[in-house]
Amino acid sequence: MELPPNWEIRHSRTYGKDYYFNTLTKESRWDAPPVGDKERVRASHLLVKHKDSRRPSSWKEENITRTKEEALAIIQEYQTKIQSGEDTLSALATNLSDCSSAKRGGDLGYFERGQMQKPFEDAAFALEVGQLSEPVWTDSGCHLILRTA
Ligand SMILES: O=C(O)CN(Cc1ccccc1)C(=O)c1nc(-c2ccccc2)[nH]c1C(=O)O
Repeated sequence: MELPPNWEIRHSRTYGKDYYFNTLTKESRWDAPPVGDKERVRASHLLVKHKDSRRPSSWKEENITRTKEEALAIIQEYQTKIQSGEDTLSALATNLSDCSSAKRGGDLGYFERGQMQKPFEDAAFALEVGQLSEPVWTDSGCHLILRTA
């Protein structure tokens, strides 16, 4: 049974049944604590903008004219390189991401739900730590997301 961090199953002799105990908060409960909706995640990303991006400009390129199809083809190249271990998202983002986070290897730090564009948030919160997303589209462009914590 998957439990959130710091939770464990204990047995109540008084009631003759198991209960859930949080070793950090000392909270105890009969029903299983909800798993899954983590309150915050940390992620890095690589953004490839296109001519229809909300802001088709970046530190790399004053005026971005590539099409969405070209942006996706570029993202898929990076995805293959990262999945094969030939490159890391951080190294590629540093040189190639159209996001200002390129300067931090694509790191966005921790964020909660409600902070990022919805498609980005949904993709990031669905990842396991260490997992790389499929290409994700937002108004900013096309992203690869790596959940790091
Ligand atoms: O969409 C716009 O009107 C302009 N933006 C939004 C933006 C601009 C700077 C920092 C964060 C977000 C971007 O295009 C953009 N979006 C992102 C972004 C999108 C999703 C997750 C993280 C960053 N980065 C950038 C950027 O230039 O650096």
